[in-house]
Amino acid sequence: MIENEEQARAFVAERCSSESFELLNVFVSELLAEAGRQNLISRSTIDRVWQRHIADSAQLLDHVPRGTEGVWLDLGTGAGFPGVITAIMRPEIPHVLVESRKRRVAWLEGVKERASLRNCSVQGSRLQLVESFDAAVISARAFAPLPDLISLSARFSTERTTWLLPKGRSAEQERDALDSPQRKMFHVKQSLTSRDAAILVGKGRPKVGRRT
Ligand SMILES: C[S@@+](CC[C@H](N)C(=O)[O-])C[C@H]1O[C@@H](n2cnc3c(N)ncnc32)[C@H](O)[C@@H]1O
Repeated sequence: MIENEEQARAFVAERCSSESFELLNVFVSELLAEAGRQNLISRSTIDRVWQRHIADSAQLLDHVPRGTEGVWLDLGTGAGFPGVITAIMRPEIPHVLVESRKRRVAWLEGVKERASLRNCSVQGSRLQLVESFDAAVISARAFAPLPDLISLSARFSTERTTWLLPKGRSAEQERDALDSPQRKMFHVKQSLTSRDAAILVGKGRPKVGRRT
């Protein structure tokens, strides 16, 4: 378990190049400066930004199967979690970050430009308006309740898609409330950044009812 900022930084540093780690340090400085201007992260997490946000996002990489190729789709990226972090740490993986709030979109565009993140595209609109494509990975932290998340994003998935959904203490309960075929897609993995949190790791294309 990652207990403090020092452990969080070490955890992240072990999983990326020194160039990526340097970019993450710059990102954190900018995030903390911007957090004074707009509500990007909750105040209670400012003193533990590496544990609560950077390592919390970085741990998802441990659940990406070796040899995964294709686009990583992050839903409701907000201040950058987890999509900006995984994009910085894995520059070879193309990322699409979807975010609808204008100020957050501007923030994400600025981060992308300043960090020269060539593997990132920011879709500044509601997910419902984004054209479908096949995603190798779909991630979402604090985006929507699980059934809504699945019905909104199933059209981006294939049989090979990996789903990475950090959840709080409700993870198992949310998974168990799904219909049987969807429930079987997801496993509950302990989060390394909080004893009370878990990650729903899934595989495949969920069957969903027709959406209007
Ligand atoms: C609670 S925040 C979480 C942000 C980030 N994922 C994190 O964990 O820090 C949810 C984000 O999803 C965005 N969002 C909610 N519904 C959306 C939609 N339908 N399409 C695109 N973005 C959406 C919101 O604007 C917000 O920034």
